[in-house]
Amino acid sequence: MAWIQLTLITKEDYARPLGDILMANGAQAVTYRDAKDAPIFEPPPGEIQLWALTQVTGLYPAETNMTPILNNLKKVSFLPKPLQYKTDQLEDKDWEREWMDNFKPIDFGHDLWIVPSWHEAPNPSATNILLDPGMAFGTGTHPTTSMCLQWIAEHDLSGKHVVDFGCGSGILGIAALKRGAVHCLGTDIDQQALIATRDNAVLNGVSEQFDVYLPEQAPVTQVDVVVANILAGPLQELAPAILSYLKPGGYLAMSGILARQAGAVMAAYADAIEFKPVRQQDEWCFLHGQRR
Ligand SMILES: C[S@@+](CC[C@H](N)C(=O)[O-])C[C@H]1O[C@@H](n2cnc3c(N)ncnc32)[C@H](O)[C@@H]1O
Repeated sequence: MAWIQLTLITKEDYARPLGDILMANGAQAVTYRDAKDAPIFEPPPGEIQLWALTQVTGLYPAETNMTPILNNLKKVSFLPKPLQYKTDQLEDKDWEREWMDNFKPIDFGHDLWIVPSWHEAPNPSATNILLDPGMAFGTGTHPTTSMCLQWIAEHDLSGKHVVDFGCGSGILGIAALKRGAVHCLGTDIDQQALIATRDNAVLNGVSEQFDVYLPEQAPVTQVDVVVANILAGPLQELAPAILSYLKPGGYLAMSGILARQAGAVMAAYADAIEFKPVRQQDEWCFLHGQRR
């Protein structure tokens, strides 16, 4: 399968916001690289001396119509006018290599690590989640996944039943199981994600406790913890479905929400959930609370 790689250069401080914009515009993954290492084009004269520049690359499925995405980027105030960018067709193998080079072990605190399956664990005695996400979303590098993992790392999930709503690579459900949960039900609209979740559950020795379904095929059940890292719009629309999984007294953890969207998402759950203080990383919010 071929991909389109869209590369832009921006000042270091704007690299993360630009990466988030690419993700919000359909990128399947974003990578960052010091622009000095591999310049895609000459930076504006003088800029290189004044600012550290970062090369930000988004990966899009080959069939993506890039015109509306580029039109959106032209409106981004911190990008140069006219917009400077480069697109490349990328074969699957090139992408895998690039992605593997950029994905390193990550520490989420409380001895919880995400370790790429081809990498040695830096701390063998920690809870190490081996990950080989293939093309499904969720490596832990994105702030939305990272905040969910930090929350899981902080909680004792012994004996808990969990729903991982929008499981992607299965990273959150696997983390919950490795931290003591007894069962996880994963659901995703993307078949590729269900395959990746199953494969990663096997890799981590939790496949017996992790069942995955398309949303319409998922069993009706109520659990102790629901984690849902999808975007603000679906989180609002899916509030009745997400809440239907949560027992009274159960915990809800949600991410994928831009700071300015947090109020609207909380409002959709306000009748059922007693929210704790909102957490934020970069532009992204994490909402968590307990069902009344
Ligand atoms: C941002 S990714 C999160 C993946 C992973 N849970 C993580 O935290 O990294 C969102 C996932 O939700 C899935 N998704 C989007 N809408 C959904 C829906 N209505 N029901 C179930 N899954 C959905 C997407 O296919 C994608 O895999």
